[in-house]
Amino acid sequence: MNSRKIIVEILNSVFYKESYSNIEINKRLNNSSLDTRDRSLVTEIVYGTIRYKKKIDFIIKNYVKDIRLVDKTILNILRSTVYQILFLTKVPDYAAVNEAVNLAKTVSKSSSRFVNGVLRNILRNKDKNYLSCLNGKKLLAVKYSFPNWMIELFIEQYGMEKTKSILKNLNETPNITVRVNTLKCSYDDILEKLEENGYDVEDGTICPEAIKINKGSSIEHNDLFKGGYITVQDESAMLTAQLLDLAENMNVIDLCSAPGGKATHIGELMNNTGKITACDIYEHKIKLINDNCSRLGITDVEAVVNDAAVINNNFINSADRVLVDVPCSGLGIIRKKPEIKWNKTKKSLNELCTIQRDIMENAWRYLKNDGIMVYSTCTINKDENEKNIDWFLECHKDAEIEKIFIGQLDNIIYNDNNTVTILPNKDMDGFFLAKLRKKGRC
Ligand SMILES: C[S@@+](CC[C@H](N)C(=O)[O-])C[C@H]1O[C@@H](n2cnc3c(N)ncnc32)[C@H](O)[C@@H]1O
Repeated sequence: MNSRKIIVEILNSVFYKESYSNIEINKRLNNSSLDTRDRSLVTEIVYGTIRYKKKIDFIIKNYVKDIRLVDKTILNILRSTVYQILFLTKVPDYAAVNEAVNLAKTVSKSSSRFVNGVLRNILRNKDKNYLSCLNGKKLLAVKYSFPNWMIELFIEQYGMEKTKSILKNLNETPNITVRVNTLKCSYDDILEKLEENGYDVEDGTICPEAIKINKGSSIEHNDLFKGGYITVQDESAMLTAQLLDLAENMNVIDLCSAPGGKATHIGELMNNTGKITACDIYEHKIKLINDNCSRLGITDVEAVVNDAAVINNNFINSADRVLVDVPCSGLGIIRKKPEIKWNKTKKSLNELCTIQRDIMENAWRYLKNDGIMVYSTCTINKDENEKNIDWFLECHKDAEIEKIFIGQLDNIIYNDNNTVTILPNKDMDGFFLAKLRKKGRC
């Protein structure tokens, strides 16, 4: 199938059926016969179009009577072509427009004339500054292409200067980072093997097991990945298991575990001893945890279906360590899942806080005295982070927060309540970490 058709189908799924971009891209590309170059072009255009949807629509609106009345497929043909014309240099304009017009013909002849007209107008005005009529928050929202409510939330919580940097960084294309599986091999061996395999690599920024892949073809198809020597994981997420102060033979419960990125890290750090109960609410995700464990040679994980928001009497007072990597708004990982910009609402964030608090309540009951609970999110929304921890400490006098130190970097914020926020940058996802020790009854 033609790559432009695949792009539009993926965009239709993401924008109109709330599909996840990464899952849609993998699914469609795996079913196609596109070569590596075309695959990476499809990926780049899809992510870019999702990322800049608001700005692109703002431009298209100059040339259509009412964008809401444009056929959905035609609109995605226009969006992905405007992205190629105004944001990419690698596709010649005439080629992008021709492809769009031909694709629009499969919808109707009049649609192809409409697409041709709009795109020719945009080409004629290629250097126009469409944003000159905007200022303040509205300008930020269109320039960086974010919903207004998200801009307001960031400004309210982080101030104007930090917000600009957050917005800019959340639009970056992320580098890939891998975690070396220390059960199977040494860090230096893997670094060398990746280089031999043609990857441009360097040490991670902050985690001892991290290797950054600056350039190289799809890592998940590499034998080092297939053989379980490495796991693809962002460095922010890699910090979580380290904070649990793990020792061999501990009993650990990971309450929101799939696909098992952190559970497998815990397994590696415990040297395949003890027991890790890796839970998830979705049956189909249990297989993802099990697949990752078998690939990595991890034998101390038992993956089970369990709703973390409902108390499980079998877990009470049983765990030395509990990890609560809660479902969250994901505002810190917009680089990787740009559709989060368009799929979330302010209301949905508030609803998440209730679930997160229920999960923490249960997790606390599963912890033995003197045990440690780590609470983590991949969001930078303070309501889901610092405020949840403040609330928890207020309700649980037997909870003591332990100060975390993970290094000094520009994007790491040590909060007043001893928790840590990692702001997104070129190398790391936005993330939040809190470490709590159970003091026993007071
Ligand atoms: C942030 S992701 C976890 C990522 C995982 N810890 C890792 O490192 O790979 C949150 C997970 O929580 C699961 N989840 C959502 N609601 C849940 C609930 N009520 N109980 C248990 N798991 C839940 C989701 O299915 C999702 O897999």
